[in-house]
Amino acid sequence: MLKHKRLYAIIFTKLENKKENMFNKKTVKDASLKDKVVLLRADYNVPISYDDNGSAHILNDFRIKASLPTIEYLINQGVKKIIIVSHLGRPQSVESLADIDELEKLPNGKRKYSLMPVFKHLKNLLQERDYYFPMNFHATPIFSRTHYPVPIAKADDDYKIEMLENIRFCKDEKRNSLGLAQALKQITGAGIFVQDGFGVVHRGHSSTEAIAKIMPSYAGLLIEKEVGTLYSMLTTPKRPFIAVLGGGKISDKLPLIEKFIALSDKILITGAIANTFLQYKGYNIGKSKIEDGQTEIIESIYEKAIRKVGIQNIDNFIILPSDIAVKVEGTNSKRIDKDLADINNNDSILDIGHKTIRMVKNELKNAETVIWNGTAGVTELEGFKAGSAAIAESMHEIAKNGGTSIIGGGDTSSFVLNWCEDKKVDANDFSLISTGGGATLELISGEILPGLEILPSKRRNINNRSK
Ligand SMILES: Nc1ncnc2c1ncn2[C@@H]1O[C@H](COP(=O)(O)OP(=O)(O)O)[C@@H](O)[C@H]1O
Ligand SMILES: O=C(OP(=O)(O)O)[C@H](O)COP(=O)(O)O
Repeated sequence: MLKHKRLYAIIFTKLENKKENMFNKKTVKDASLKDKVVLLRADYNVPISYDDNGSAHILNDFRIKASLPTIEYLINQGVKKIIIVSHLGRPQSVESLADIDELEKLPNGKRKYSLMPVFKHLKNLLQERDYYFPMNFHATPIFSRTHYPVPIAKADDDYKIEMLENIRFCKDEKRNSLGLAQALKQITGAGIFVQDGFGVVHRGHSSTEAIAKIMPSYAGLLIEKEVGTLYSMLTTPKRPFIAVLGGGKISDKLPLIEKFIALSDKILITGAIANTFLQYKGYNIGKSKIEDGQTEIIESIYEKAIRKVGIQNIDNFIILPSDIAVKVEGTNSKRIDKDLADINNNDSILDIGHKTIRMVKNELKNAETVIWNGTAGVTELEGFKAGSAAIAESMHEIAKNGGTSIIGGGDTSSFVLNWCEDKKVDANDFSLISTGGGATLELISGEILPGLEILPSKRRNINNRSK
């Protein structure tokens, strides 16, 4: 009897833990929306390129499309107006409206990292879906202490959707300033805040955290879907579980590698992150992208990893490229594969090399669960896509064979979606292509995501709990 009781207690605790992990935030489905003005945080940080005259080209609209279900839901529930706030890239920022001319300009005189091209694209996408209501873009960025005599909600009554200019033009955004949050509330005149930018909930910024402190707040449908799916897939991942990490946000992602030591069975390091490891190991990495001041965190990663797998297995646990592909300065982005020892001072490492690609494919063949964030190379250049294409191919194979393959991040997901189109592969074959890179990694590694944490939870049914 005692044995049964103990077993029951263990099962109960496991179920309770699982329940804790499930998505429990209030969502738009819990809100009364009719005639409300909604401030919607989206993550429209899409890959974008500018041509010589400054015209912007959206390279992939995955994140814009991912926000449509929530927008459509809000419209169908009869909201009065949706005012969208987002960031784009990591632009220069200024303190106030008075300094606005200091922001970087393009050759055509337009502001670099303006959300205007995203607004036009969103308008087209909505019109393709037969939403022809008036829409407006607010070209003047919002700053703290700016006072609008009449809030947007009242001034432009005809518009159903309005988009604000890049919120990161204001220095206060990243400071998580309550002043900017209050300006957002006052200027827009919104009554409800909806957080639907999954890719940005790991940031504690004014438009992700402070704003939810001062307004009734709800999660959007994208957040509900992505967080719910990640929890259900990764509470008990099938093993071997391999994390493939790359990309360019070196200082952001290095601390996450540390978190993945306990979780995963192997960690494959690619992209510009690998450059930092190779330099730490004493290789000449020429003119490759790195970030200084990362030695301490790399040392800590190795210390922890050695504690887990032992010094003799370390290079088979944290796996670095054994060769790379470089662009030589002065050449027209031509790819040259090289061994690590042959890298010259004028070389820039822009992809993993062919030997490494074979090794990565081999490692992934045995995996049951793979999570990938950060491209293996500069996929914006044709000659340096091979490493990322090989990872996409291997992960597709894993998913087709019943394993779990999760891809996250604006650039990585966009690359994989473009790859799917080229190869005529169904993107739905992958277990999840997430809009969040850093957000996905932080969620999986158990970090607190400020933009998610701040959202109110649904009330627990106490009666059910005590049963
Ligand atoms: N070896 C490299 N050197 C410089 N940049 C790189 C390298 N490898 C990848 N990148 C860059 O990393 C970016 C993608 O990384 P990141 O932004 O971290 O991914 P995600 O947006 O998917 O989270 C791309 O712009 C790519 O050009
Ligand atoms: O692209 C994003 O994150 P990701 O590159 O980790 O997917 C988000 O828009 C967050 O952008 P940030 O990393 O500049 O805060």
